[in-house]
Amino acid sequence: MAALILFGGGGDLAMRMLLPSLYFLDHDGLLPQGLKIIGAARSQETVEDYIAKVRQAVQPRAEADDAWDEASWARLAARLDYLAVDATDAESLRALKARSGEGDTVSFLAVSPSLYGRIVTAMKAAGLAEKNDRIVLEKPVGRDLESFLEIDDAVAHAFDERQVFRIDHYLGKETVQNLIALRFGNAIFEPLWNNLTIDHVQITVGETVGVGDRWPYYDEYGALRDMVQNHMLQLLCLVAMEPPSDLDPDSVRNEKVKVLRSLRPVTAEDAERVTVRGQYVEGAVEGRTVDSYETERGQPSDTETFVAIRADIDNWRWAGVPFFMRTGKRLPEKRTEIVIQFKPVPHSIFGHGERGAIYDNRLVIELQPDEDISLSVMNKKPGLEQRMQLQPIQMSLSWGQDGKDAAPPRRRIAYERLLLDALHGDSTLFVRRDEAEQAWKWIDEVADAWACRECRPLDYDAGTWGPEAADLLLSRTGRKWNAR
Ligand SMILES: NC(=O)C1=CN([C@@H]2O[C@H](COP(=O)(O)OP(=O)(O)OC[C@H]3O[C@@H](n4cnc5c(N)ncnc54)[C@H](OP(=O)(O)O)[C@@H]3O)[C@@H](O)[C@H]2O)C=CC1
Ligand SMILES: O=C1O[C@H](COP(=O)(O)O)[C@@H](O)[C@H](O)[C@H]1O
Repeated sequence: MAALILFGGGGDLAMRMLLPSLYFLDHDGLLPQGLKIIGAARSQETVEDYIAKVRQAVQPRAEADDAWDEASWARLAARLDYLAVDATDAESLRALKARSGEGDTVSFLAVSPSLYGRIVTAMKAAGLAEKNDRIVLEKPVGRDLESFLEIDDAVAHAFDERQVFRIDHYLGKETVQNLIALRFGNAIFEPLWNNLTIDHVQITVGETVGVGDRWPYYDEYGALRDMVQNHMLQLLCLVAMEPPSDLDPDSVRNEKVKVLRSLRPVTAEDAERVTVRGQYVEGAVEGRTVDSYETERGQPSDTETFVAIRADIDNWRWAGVPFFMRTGKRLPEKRTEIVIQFKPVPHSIFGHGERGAIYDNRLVIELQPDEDISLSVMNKKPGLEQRMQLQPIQMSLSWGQDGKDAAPPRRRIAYERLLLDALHGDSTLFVRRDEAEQAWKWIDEVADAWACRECRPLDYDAGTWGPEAADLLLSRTGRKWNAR
């Protein structure tokens, strides 16, 4: 690969995520030799100014990880270039093509998706969509199935599917990949991974941040399209998919598509029973008073900042096992986790547990704030009590927890993995067209059901776990959200 072109190379995503990731990769000697990195945006600035701006963004990030090194920076700086272009204009892109030199390119579109269609058309005309070139697309691609297809058709006109890398940065997270390792690298879990042993699954992506300045984008999308359509459904797929025959991109993605196809549609009749929409009003998060969403937005809005939803997967493995998902802004904690709740023992010889339930096991895959996989198992409480008492203990299954390797490796930015894979042409951790299509189809059904029932978001105080209805979603079925 000769050049990586960052369209929108001066924007927030590029400066906060992409360029620091490229620094770390170069620092670790992982970038291809001779690879040029070209920032491309409309602003007129010199290459020197651009490099100075990149340094300002990268250095504090690297220092925070104790990984700043002048030699690594010099190596990255030597690769950097900048060209002012209007990416929707073919003439402008011809100059960029010339600047990228001989050889194949990877173009990362870190610009508004509303420009994708025009940009790919211009790229094709400018010779940046030749058979060995690749394109990386940031989410959100579209706002519903129709707009997704419109944009994606334009992409398909310029690039073959094998050249297209649709990013879902959750797939670049270490623990998400570890989930694949856990499920398919160990024989012990597979016999348990079904409706005979698993009671239900919970997926929580809680954020303390509010929407803030992002409201022009967010108000149009809401939590359903911003988080559930992509990150949460991807996590669900990785938990629910059948074992792929190998780690080939298509083997993995074929299995994920089957899960998406098996999702039971949410109908208007079901909407109130299986979904909850919420919007934060003022409250306190991490000890600080914060405004309501509508105050940030500056006017009333029907956009949800919280979603809880029960998904049912209609196939043999998962029949009768609900997958509960919840995500929201201004929740009490930044917490991302997948909880696999196993069924209780069929009969307890120890009486009943402290929670009033018969003893059960739980596998918690924590992505944020810490990365960990832990299994709770019942254990005898030490002591000489007449009647044996049990207590749950957590067995951590993560690296660095076996006592031999005390310091875990640096926690990488998810984009490091994904940029590297795009440079190597490995699309396993990227979303295929039919996956995105199926995900949009299901999301559209939810959105239509809400529209049909005129489901307005319920208020929740900032700093709480969403509207009470989100707890009811589980408690109605005798379950509750995992608390720590
Ligand atoms: N920021 C984030 O954390 C995340 C962002 N994303 C997605 O990434 C994409 C970019 O987001 P973000 O970085 O926040 O956006 P910004 O608005 O910060 O950056 C957009 C960039 O695009 C450039 N640009 C705009 N129009 C053109 C054009 N016609 N030709 C060339 N360059 C152009 C702008 O520079 P100039 O004005 O100089 O042209 C700017 O560098 C969006 O799709 C967003 O949804 C996804 C996940 C997270
Ligand atoms: O894609 C997005 O993800 C972030 C959350 O990402 P995380 O890696 O910090 O969990 C979310 O804040 C944003 O709204 C959404 O667009």
